[in-house]
Amino acid sequence: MADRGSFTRRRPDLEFYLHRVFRKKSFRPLQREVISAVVEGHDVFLQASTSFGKSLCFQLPAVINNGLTIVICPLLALMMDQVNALQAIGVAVSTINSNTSLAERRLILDDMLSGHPRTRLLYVTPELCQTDSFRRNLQLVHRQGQLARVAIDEAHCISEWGHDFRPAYQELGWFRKNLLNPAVPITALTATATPRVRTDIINMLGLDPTQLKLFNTPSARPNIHYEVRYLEDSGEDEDYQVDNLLRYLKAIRKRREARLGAEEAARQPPVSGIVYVGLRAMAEHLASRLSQDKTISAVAYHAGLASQDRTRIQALWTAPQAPSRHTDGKKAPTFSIIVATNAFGMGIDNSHVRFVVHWTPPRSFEGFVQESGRAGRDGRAAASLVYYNLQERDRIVDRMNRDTENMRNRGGPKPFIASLMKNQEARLDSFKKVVRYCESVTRCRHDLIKELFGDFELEEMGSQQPPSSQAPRAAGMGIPVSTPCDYACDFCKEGRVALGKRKRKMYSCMSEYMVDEGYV
Ligand SMILES: Nc1ncnc2c1ncn2[C@@H]1O[C@H](COP(=O)(O)OP(=O)(O)OP(=O)(O)O)[C@@H](O)[C@H]1O
Repeated sequence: MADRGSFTRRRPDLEFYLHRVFRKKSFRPLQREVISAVVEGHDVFLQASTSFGKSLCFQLPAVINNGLTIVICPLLALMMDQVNALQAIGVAVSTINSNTSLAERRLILDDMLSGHPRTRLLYVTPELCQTDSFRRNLQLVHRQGQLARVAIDEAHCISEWGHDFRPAYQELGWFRKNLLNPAVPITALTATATPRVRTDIINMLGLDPTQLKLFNTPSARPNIHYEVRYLEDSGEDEDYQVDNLLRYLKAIRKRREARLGAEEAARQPPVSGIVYVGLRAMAEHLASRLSQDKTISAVAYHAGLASQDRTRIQALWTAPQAPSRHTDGKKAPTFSIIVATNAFGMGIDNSHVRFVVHWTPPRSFEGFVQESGRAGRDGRAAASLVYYNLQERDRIVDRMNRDTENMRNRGGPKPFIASLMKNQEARLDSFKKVVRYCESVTRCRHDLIKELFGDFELEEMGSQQPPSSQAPRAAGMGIPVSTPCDYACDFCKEGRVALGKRKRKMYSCMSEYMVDEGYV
């Protein structure tokens, strides 16, 4: 696989392209190794934490090598973000998706089949890759020696055990079976694959595990402080939870003032955060409740909004940070918050998000890691907070069991129902991990996230990691002896006893705090 003739003749100066084309100062740890393997023409599997910079690992090789790189992407918004960013730096990039006009499509295909395509990256949907006409075109480009590689973004979508299963991804095995002599190298990328999902990705794409170059970074993000807050089963109402969140924000504001001084802190742009809720109506309701506080500007985001409203909200929120004062001289709020359903997640790349709150337990563990991973994408300290109670846990499990029952009773072809059931089982499995994560008071949460994603297994499979990410191990036992999260989770900060106590007696503990803080 590694000898790709015209694609690999010279050893390129990766830094040159990084600076000149992508305008970045240096590679992040492991990026250079992954990019070298891709440029050399290997099949590559990269499981790297949210915000690692996975896209660069196929974009930079696409700019270096001759020929076309096909990028498969599951979401239009994600695709457009990357296409716009590449166009802005002058990279020849195109996309064929549901919004592409016939005329544009014709131009793109003409270039693609010209024998020397100008386009370096072509972003497409997995559904397009299922069509005979697109497959014929790809075979032609390959015969012309112009198909450099296929990059499969969000590769976990291939597996029924994955949280974002997309049936069309399962057909992507076509590439390895049909683009041969030489085989076109494949790069598969994801932030959230469990061991089962990883096995599916490798098998379904037809990758040879003995030849494949594996890379991973720890699934938990070292710059995120992970915390769970336990709510009393029945006694605590929404007022209590809103008060609790306001106190959390107040603590953030105080820390900022202590660090910068009150005057400088007041000049800073608002602190950005996301609060994830389960339902659209709740997003609207909570956004309006939070906005009643004069320090907060909150806006709802969910799939029920018109698409132009969603685009506008996202653009406003991700724009370079607003000044701390409005033009009329009035002080801008301290916090700018999006209250969102899970319609706001994968691929959202606002580097300034400082906190992500889950108002109720997340529905899937992979979803939780994706969503909390919207925080701290600039590498600076950020926080993830989950509100958890047993009532809500049981409600979610009940709903999932009901869904499973409905699916079982639903008519349709047997393989289709079997596939639905498998995916439903995967959902339950994933939620069980959320429960384990939230209910654990005896483990570092970073360590737990790594364990639940099977990071240690990846290491055993020979996956290359950034040097600093290997945990110290007990001699000869292969068991990690510590996870130095540097007090970046509630367990490591508070300790087993205090955390356990908080889990059992949160209501009374909080009442004391509330007295201290002058809330009651
Ligand atoms: N070497 C680098 N130096 C500085 N910024 C970088 C570097 N590599 C990538 N980035 C930036 O990091 C941000 C995140 O990159 P990207 O969107 O590729 O992340 P990702 O790994 O796909 O994350 P997610 O899975 O959460 O979407 C982008 O804004 C990108 O421009």
